[in-house]
Amino acid sequence: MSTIAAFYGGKSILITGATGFLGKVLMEKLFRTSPDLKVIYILVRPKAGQTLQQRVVQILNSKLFEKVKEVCPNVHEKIRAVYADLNQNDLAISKGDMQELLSCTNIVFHCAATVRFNDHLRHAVQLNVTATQKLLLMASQMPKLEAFIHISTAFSNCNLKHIDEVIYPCPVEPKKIIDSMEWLDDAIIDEITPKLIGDQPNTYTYTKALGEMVVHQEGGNLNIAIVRPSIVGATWQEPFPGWVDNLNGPSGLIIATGKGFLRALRATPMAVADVIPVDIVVNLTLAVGWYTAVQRPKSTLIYHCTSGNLNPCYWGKMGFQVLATFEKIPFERAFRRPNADLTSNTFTTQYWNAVSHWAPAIIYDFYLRLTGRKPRMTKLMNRLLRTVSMLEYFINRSWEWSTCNTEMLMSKLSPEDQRVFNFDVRQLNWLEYIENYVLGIKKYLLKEDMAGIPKAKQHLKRLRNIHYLFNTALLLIAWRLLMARSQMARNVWFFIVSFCYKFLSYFRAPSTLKV
Ligand SMILES: CCCCCCCCCCCCCCCCCCCCCCCC(=O)SCCNC(=O)CCNC(=O)[C@H](O)C(C)(C)COP(=O)(O)OP(=O)(O)OC[C@H]1O[C@@H](n2cnc3c(N)ncnc32)[C@H](O)[C@@H]1OP(=O)(O)O
Ligand SMILES: NC(=O)C1=CN([C@@H]2O[C@H](COP(=O)(O)OP(=O)(O)OC[C@H]3O[C@@H](n4cnc5c(N)ncnc54)[C@H](OP(=O)(O)O)[C@@H]3O)[C@@H](O)[C@H]2O)C=CC1
Repeated sequence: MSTIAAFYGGKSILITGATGFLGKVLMEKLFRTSPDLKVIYILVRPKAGQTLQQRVVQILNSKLFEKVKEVCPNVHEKIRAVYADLNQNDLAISKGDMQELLSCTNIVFHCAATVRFNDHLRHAVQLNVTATQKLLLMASQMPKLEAFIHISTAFSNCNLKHIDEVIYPCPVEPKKIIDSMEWLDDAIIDEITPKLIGDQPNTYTYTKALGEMVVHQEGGNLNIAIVRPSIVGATWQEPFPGWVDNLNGPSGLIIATGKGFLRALRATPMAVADVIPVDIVVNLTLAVGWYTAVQRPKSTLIYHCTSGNLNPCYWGKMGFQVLATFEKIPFERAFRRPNADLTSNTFTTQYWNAVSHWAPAIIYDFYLRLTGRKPRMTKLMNRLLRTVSMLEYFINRSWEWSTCNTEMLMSKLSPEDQRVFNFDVRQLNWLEYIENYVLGIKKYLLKEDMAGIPKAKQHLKRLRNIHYLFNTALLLIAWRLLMARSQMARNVWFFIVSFCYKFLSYFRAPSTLKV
């Protein structure tokens, strides 16, 4: 029997961000391995016209939860959705709900965050810093609390090259930032944002660093740990390989490449692609929850959940494998054949942008106009390239994360726990993982049927023929124009033709002799 699974039995667990990518996998694993847990409270807001209950039902009815329903048939009775909005000052939790949460919770997993790089600083501070502060305050009033696990990101200090499992000081105190967000107006915040974030690339990493500092300063006597994952990708093994349900991290760009929109990327092929499967993050998080509650370390331990130092993969290798997978498992209705160049040179990137992105988009929009339809490709390309520019920072650098605490924790696990809560990234085979990732994107994100693969391959063949035809036509036009305008081009052409003629006559002579 797994010690960690047994630990969560009978527990009341509070999860924020349970409707997000990581939160869903965390909940799934908890129910699957500890079906006898008492209750999982999830803080949820209504969204996209769905009530809390409808959101829960949608999650439980998804493929991700199929195994859970077998091992824990009464799972719906064990999830208690609590209305909350972490953007509100009081988190918008009702008094009755608050009372129950305070008196019953044993473990808190704080996953909620805004992960958008371009979020307004006020909003990012509200969610990633102030809400964390409020949750810590709540946690300090929970008499039965055993551990508070805060999910941060390995990139919260990405302005450094080597990052240890420690909290680094922030140039401006989080409390001052929180206060100033309350009275500064949006225009002023916009103006000071670049100065505040300094050498951080965006408001996301900046506010996640502030969030960690808040945990450090206001955690008080709580039993706290911080987990810092790098780029969270599709599931590796559990509950099944390749599950993913959003465009974050590499997923969006893999789609854009597979659909033939993205044909070049400013990326450093030899930079480490520090992707980490979501099930590894979840296994480590649950092990950390157990260890923090049972061992009660004297200080707040930080755990890096990264792949680079133990089993590195590089963006070049990843890109190559993604493209190889498209040969076997193409996406449907591609705009162009998937084929992408990774280049770290800005000039080359601009050239490829003009030739591979803008030119086809403009030509296609011209064709749409001619056929009486609304042009849309240049607009789409504009958005895609803006998105790519926001991600470029992370695909042109490498970081070194020390993983001493994570390795220490692995050594504390029994062989059974190491199997059930496996977070040993050294066992991951990247080629297999990437193939399953692409397949997962096709099945679970794009919801494409595998039966459509022959048709998709046929479509790609057609696109290849159009491509060859187009290039030949372009070459002929260029040749014709050149011949008409330049004596030099004509001389070169006559030289080539007479050379070929002589070459052929030379070969014809001996064959005539034989006869
Ligand atoms: C041999 C060589 C071959 C080469 C082959 C190449 C193959 C390519 C495969 C390799 C891919 C490599 C990709 C690397 C990507 C690396 C990402 C690094 C991430 C670092 C993580 C830091 C750690 C974290 O903690 S971050 C948590 C995760 N957060 C994110 O990933 C970002 C979240 N998204 C955002 O911040 C925003 O959405 C943003 C800034 C991307 C765009 O914002 P904007 O306001 O402009 O628009 P939106 O309305 O949000 O979206 C517009 C449009 O874009 C779609 N979209 C959103 N996110 C992504 C995405 N990540 N990739 C692609 N597309 C995205 C979104 O759905 C919208 O589409 P619509 O159609 O308009 O709805
Ligand atoms: N994805 C990644 O690559 C990485 C993620 N992380 C960290 O992991 C954690 C989870 O990320 P991930 O699951 O990918 O992110 P998602 O964007 O998928 O999920 C975010 C979650 O936060 C919730 N949330 C956002 N705003 C509010 C609000 N105002 N009130 C209540 N809940 C809210 C969302 O709820 P709703 O569904 O209602 O929007 C959702 O459940 C974050 O802390 C992130 O920083 C760290 C490294 C990498």
